Amino acid sequence: MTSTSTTTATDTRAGNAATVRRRLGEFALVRAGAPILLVLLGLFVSGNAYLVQIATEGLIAYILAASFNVIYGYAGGFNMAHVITYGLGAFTSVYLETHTSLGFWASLAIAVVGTAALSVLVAIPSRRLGEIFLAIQTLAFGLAVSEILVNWQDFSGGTTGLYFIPSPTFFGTTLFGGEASYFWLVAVFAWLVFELMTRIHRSAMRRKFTALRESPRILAAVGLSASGTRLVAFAIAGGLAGLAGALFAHFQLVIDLDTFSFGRLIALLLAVILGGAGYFWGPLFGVVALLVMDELSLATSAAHDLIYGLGILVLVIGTRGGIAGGVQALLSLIKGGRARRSGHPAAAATAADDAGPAVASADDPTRTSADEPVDLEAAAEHAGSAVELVRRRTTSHTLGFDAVTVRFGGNTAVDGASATVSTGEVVGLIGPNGAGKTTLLNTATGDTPMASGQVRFDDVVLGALRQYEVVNLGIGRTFQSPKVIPDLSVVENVMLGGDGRATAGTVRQTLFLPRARGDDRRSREKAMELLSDLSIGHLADRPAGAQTYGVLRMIEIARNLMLDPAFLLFDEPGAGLTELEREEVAQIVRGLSGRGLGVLLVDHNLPLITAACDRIYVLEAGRVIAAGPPAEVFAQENVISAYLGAAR
Ligand SMILES: Nc1ncnc2c1ncn2[C@@H]1O[C@H](COP(=O)(O)OP(=O)(O)OP(=O)(O)O)[C@@H](O)[C@H]1O
Repeated sequence: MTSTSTTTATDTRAGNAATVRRRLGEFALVRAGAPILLVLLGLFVSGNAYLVQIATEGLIAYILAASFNVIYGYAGGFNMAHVITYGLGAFTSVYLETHTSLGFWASLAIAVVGTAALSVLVAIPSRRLGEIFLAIQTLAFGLAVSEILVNWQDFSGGTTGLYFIPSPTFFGTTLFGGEASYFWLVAVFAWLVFELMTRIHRSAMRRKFTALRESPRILAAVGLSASGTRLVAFAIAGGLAGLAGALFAHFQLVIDLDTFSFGRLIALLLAVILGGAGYFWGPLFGVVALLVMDELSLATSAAHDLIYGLGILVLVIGTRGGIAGGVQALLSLIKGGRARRSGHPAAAATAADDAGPAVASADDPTRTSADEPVDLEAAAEHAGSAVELVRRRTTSHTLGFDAVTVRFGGNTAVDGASATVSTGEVVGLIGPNGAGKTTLLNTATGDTPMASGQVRFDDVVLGALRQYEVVNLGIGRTFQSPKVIPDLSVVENVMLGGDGRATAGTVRQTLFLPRARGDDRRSREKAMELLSDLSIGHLADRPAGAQTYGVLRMIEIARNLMLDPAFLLFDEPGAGLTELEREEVAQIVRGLSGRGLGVLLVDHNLPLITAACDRIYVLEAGRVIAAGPPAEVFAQENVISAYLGAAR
């Protein structure tokens, strides 16, 4: 009795807290507290010129580190020219102010827009290349711009730099760099940047940036352009770096090229990595840590490098994910301890999740790290209802593979294979290992180029389209090994499927304006419904990287259902699943064809194929050797000898 009432009271408290959190929104307290803390900081330092100096410098460094965290921490792009972009912001704002009639504010705005645009231009040539090419290309750009700046005396002051930088005025008050008045100006911008970061963190942008960093292939698979997403990250990061540069120039009052050297890039990288790359709090923690270390090493100048080096070593080795990662792990430990003491299972599970990805139990595939079983029987029963959230297709379409040939060097993986899938039917694709099934499927989604032949969606030839355009035409797919973003939660992974259908544009999403918030709310609701129907709703807020194979498959399926596709191509959805989970997949597949979708199902599991498919194609050595209803095909001699003999 006592334990029941304790649990009920805890439940009620947890429920109330969750309701308050939902009403206030994520980061609500932090967002409200940030300006108050900045004002308190300003009041605290304003009597002391040295502290004003350090605080102003720290806030500018925060803006710069936050900008680098967007491109490197969130989006995973290593922009070697980031510090040069920072320098360009500084030189551009001063140049415009001193060589034109534009004042500080207009020059600042142009510097921000200009550095954002330039960053996009730098990223365009490498937008489809890997990270290493991006780093090399941005390094080359950085070196070239440095060379131009050295020679463009008028703009940069050459090797001697720029002096007599005018101070901005605000309603008649001069904001002199290094004085308290200038601190307040920088504090306002730092607050705005902090607010922007809270918005990016809550919006679809963070999901997209994380997907870009972890698996650009998933972005394409949900109808989003990886290269477009990378350009957005460059634009935001470049504009903020330009802002930091312009503020720095008017703070320092003297700037030269050395200030924006590659050495500075290393300090920037250190700040972000120390703080925790990709973590919301990372840039702030990193800047504070570096400032503290600088102060300590100044106090004992003889041991400057030693203290600096040791501090960095301890932080990088000691805490995974930098300081922010360490703090998060510590908080989870404390929360976990409290939850265990209170004996409340839900709280304990949440705390376990916060600790980061855990390993799924190998002994029992139905158990997650939080040790909460997935009710597979219920899942199999309810799976069919998940597809009811998918838009019913009333128009008919055909997906046609016409004499498709794919070669990998001298190996012909697919050899003139033709097949069709119409909406409303489930078509199986079977064959022995290496027969070319996955390769044929990949030709439809643009994952593998063809030597000859074509794939059509009605009359539209898919080879002419980009991968994400194929998805937007109405073709979804799953992968042979399920692809999810481990750093995002289960529900966020599913929501990615809806992000390609967002009504809010890039600016609205970045600023998380009402339309973007509406998209997000609808997307979350649908994702939650799908997860509940698939009986994994209780895992929604857990990290996807900690889930079992069966759950990963369901996440992938739910993400595809968010797309409302006309065709869904499943690549071995039954692999690694239990019998009940396969039953669930079969229900989903049949349910989808009932909603008017066309399904192409690649699998080795013959009971699944027989239960789910209207027609099948058999591939052997890249060629179609049989086609028709399963019962007829399985009776054919050539199929028995080519495939079934091997499978039995
Ligand atoms: N990226 C690649 N590079 C080189 N060869 C490849 C590549 N992908 C597939 N192949 C080869 O193409 C052939 C067909 O492979 P594919 O994966 O399409 O067969 P599959 O029928 O799907 O096999 P499985 O059932 O084992 O998944 C195999 O010989 C394979 O080694």
